[in-house]
Amino acid sequence: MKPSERLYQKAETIWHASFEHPFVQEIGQGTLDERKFRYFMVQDYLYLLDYAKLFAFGVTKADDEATMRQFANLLDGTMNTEMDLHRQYAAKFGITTDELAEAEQAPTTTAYTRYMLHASHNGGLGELMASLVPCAWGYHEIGKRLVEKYPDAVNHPLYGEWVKMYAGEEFAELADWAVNLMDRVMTGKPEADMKRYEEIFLTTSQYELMFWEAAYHQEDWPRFS
Ligand SMILES: Cc1ncc(CO)c(N)n1
Repeated sequence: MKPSERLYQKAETIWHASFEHPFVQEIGQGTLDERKFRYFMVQDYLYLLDYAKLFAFGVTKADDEATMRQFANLLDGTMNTEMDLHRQYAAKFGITTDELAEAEQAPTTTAYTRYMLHASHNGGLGELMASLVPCAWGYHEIGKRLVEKYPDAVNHPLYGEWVKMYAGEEFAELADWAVNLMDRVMTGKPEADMKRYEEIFLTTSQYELMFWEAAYHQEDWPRFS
């Protein structure tokens, strides 16, 4: 069994819960409250800024040119293709560049990004891939499944572009790269290492689910003034 198959099996119930989450289902049905989506876009933009740093760690941790190149491609894909979608949505919602720059990470965004950065900064390439694959692979799975279940979702005036992005060819390629790289890095690693990767993969999968939940309820820090 490939490492990606083993990790997928472990996380399958969590991934299923993410797909079934009301935030995701309501995107598919086109009924999601716009305020929830707007919140999500801002938090996801902040999330992606940190996520992109994982790919930069990858460039420094890679020990061959082909892997360096792959990480550079993933970094470029995230900052210049995926985040363009967020910038376009921000413009659509009237969110200014200043507002984006000043936005503050909500509790789950902080917890998730600090966890990923810590696990990959302190680990090797295996830990790094275990941290980041549930994001890239998970979003592509969600996009693909949404299109299967709700073929009209791609035509929605507000959410259509989002669905097309994650179900689309370019993002599929990015997710494939990440999964193949993860398999290459993890294949042949001792069981003790695989157990550590499994724990990280499960944790970031759970944070993915929590990210939908946070957006659905527009989670915020306690405010006393
Ligand atoms: C929280 C989150 N996970 C994964 C992706 C896909 O890159 C994203 N944009 N946001």
